[in-house]
Amino acid sequence: MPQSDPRFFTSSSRKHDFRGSPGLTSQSDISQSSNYNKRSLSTSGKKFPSTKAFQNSVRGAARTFIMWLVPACGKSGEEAALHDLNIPENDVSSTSISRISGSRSSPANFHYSGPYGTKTSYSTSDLSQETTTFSIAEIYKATGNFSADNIIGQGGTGQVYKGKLRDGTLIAVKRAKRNMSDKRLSKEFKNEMQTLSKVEHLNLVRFLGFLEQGDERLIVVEYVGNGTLREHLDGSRGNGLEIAQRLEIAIDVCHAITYLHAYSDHPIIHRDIKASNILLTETLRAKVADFGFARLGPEDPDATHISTQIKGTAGYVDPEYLRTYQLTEKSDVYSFGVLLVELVTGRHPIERHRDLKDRFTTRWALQKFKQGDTVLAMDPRMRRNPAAIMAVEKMMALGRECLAPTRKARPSMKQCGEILWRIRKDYREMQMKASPSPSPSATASASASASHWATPQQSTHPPQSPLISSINKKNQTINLS
Ligand SMILES: Nc1ncnc2c1ncn2[C@@H]1O[C@H](COP(=O)(O)OP(=O)(O)OP(=O)(O)O)[C@@H](O)[C@H]1O
Repeated sequence: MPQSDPRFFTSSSRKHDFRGSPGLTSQSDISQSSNYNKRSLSTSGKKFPSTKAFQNSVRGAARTFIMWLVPACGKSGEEAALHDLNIPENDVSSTSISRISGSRSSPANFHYSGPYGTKTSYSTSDLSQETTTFSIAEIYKATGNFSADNIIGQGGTGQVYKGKLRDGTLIAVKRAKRNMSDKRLSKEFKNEMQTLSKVEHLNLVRFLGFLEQGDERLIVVEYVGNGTLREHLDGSRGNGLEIAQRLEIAIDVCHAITYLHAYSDHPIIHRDIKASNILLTETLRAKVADFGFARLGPEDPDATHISTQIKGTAGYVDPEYLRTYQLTEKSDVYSFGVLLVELVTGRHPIERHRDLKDRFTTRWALQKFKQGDTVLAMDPRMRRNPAAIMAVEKMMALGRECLAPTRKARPSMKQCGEILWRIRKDYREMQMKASPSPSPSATASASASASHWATPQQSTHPPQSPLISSINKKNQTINLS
């Protein structure tokens, strides 16, 4: 957590305003893409409970003091099979919400959309899934009675604790500030519960359960133990990130946001994509966290935007959204552009201690890019070689596209993913040519990475996006005000 919270809010909320949009990508367009990692998108088409059902379930959970938690350990074979079968739906019982992933003891039947859209219902016992029911007492036990020693983070809405369940599974418990009188914070906390309950993706922090009882409100998610991306970029954690690792992280985050925009049941705009909200695993896999500001996109597929009060973090907020209060998925694309520049330069979006001309990192870095001096903007902690410099230049070029002042000129997240895959492919090819017999450690890391990305890599590589080829012809100015 940053020490001072640079997030800001405006009170100039406007009425929701949905208008016709040719800009939004249709679900069917996206699902036709053969390039995407089908495994990690296996929840597309899932039907989660409506907000009302969800709220009822929250109330129910409060009555019974029961949490339903998904086993937080790795996916079982059955669970993986469910994913592959696209079995996402789970009825909400009157007293709880339980995630589809593993519910041996769940009393509810659940439904799934089969590969061809067939709706079938199974009882959980048929599928022998595992769900464990936890009491609040167990969460107290897991966190050592919310001991100060177990605090791992301090967020705007409360503290985050590390916990260990009976079976050894590590969890992170976000505990809302008690007597949360601030309606905004309370809403943010509820919002996070609701959004997390609707999504499931390898690159999103995994929701395990929640509890609301009196003034005790808890969200339980998987523990992601290797700190935030920001900590790694700052050098306060890890051994420094090389370009290949930064590229993988960018791809992970891109996949997560693409899923939110296009593959979740209803488009979701995260609104707070930033390096301190990206958690890293021990193997440097990225998981997007913090859904406090997330917004459902418009119900109407023809709508262009939602008009809403501004939320986000200074330095990451889409200038068009700031100006017009109109929120679209492209606001996340803008923040992703800032993140790309952060990954390449290692700098914070706003470097308060620097001279004014260098203070706004995107402006400073894109100026270097425009002058053909991208290498001067490259994080000095990264190793320089032709492949790394090529990757940095292309990431910066993509960053510039994402940072276009108007949303129309920005790529979609899906296009960003295609470009990033291409950059990764080119990087690997250059690396291979430069050193055909890699060191054992490089081989290990390349094969770990290759196995992880087997699906997208083995699929047909997307054609080079026109974005990349047109990138140098453009001369956009970035409005950072
Ligand atoms: N699942 C997790 N695993 C490990 N650490 C976590 C996890 N979730 C959160 N943390 C830690 O807790 C910190 C605060 O979490 P988070 O940002 O979600 O809280 P928040 O109240 O939403 O904060 P913010 O004010 O930024 O919105 C994170 O920066 C991270 O260090």
